[in-house]
Amino acid sequence: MTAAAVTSPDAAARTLVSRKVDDAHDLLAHLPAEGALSWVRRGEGLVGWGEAARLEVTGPGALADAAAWWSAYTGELTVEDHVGVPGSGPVLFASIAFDPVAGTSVFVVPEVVVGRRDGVTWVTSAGSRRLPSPRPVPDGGAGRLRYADGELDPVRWCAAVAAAVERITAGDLAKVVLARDLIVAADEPLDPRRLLRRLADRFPDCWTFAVDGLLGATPELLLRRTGRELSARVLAGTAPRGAGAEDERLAAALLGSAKDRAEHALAVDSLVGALAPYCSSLSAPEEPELLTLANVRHLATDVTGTQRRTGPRSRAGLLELIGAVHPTAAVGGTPTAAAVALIGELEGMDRGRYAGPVGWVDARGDGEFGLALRCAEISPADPCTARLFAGCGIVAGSDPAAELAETQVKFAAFQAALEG
Ligand SMILES: C=C(O[C@@H]1C=C(C(=O)O)C=C[C@H]1O)C(=O)O
Repeated sequence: MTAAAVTSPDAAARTLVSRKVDDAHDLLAHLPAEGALSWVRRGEGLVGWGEAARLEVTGPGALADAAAWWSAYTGELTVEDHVGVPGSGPVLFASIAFDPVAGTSVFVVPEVVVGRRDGVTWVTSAGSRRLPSPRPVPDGGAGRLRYADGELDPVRWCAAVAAAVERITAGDLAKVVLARDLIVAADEPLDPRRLLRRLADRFPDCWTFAVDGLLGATPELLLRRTGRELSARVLAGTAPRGAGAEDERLAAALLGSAKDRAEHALAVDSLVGALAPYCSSLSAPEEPELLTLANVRHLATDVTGTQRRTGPRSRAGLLELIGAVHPTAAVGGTPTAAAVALIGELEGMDRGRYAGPVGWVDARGDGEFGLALRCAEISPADPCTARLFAGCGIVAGSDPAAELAETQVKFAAFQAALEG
């Protein structure tokens, strides 16, 4: 295990205050260009900036170490929480590697958090603060954009999909999610605020997130914990949008597709199976619904549960629960170990934090984590370049060309934000 924690010298000794302020209808407008942290949906959620503390962790036990670190950190703080809702008081933003054993997960405690829930806005910071003024984002885009293939060009990626279908047909596994990356280079540095604004405007049903240069708008909620109540939105099974009557036809075909329903059921089963030992009750509707986004439609199932009140698992915090459910078959496959091994063999890229859990947790253990999808990582070395990611579930009968087209419509979510 390697862990590197950076904490500002006075952080542990200080008093953190959460106080209600005038309503901020537009949380994203308060973000500075540097170090933007976000988890926002329909004008509610959390934004943050500055780093009171930061932890980077890799290896077995990465999430347990992060949970212990967060508990020790919050234990040292004096907190005056005048708001008392999930997300008030100390908050940790997190972006966890797809493979937390091999990849680096990043945890950031912001200096300042602005939160909004049920129309109530608050600020959390050391000492009392007003709502900072909105900061205008300078006009003008990133200039010309040049795209380049990532690790696998489309032909080689289709060959990887065909190889996966063969392995599935041979009975090695039932489902694997294969992803690819796309590199974009701009003339000017990419401004995360402009990208977040466009993502939030175009995808109001998604969670617009930013942690340590990884930005996106995800439609998939891996797990929310509010007290003992747990909820998730599982997605798998995708169709493109069409014009006019074609759009309705595509929607009906998705809902009626045996292939997509089977692929979806594997994703729901993987979450429910992993969560069940922690729950006294857990339920998922029999039938998936359609989630309609600007670029795609998904089969969606909202799962709800209650965490046990007794036994060792009753004490599991949100980070432990995240470690137990990730990777679900929405981003890994079925069975998990075989799918993750096949991803390593065929995908040819390091997913980094793409398809990993991203979100926040507070000192009570309440929080929300999505899957980092429909996203891009701005290069830490060169803010003019970014790496976009998109993947799809491969099952028996998957057609490589159709899967390639699916990655293209998924990339289009972030490309539209880039191209404005
Ligand atoms: C892997 C991604 O999306 C996942 C795969 C889906 C599918 O294959 O139908 C649908 C939603 C997500 O669970 C992605 O967007 O990169």
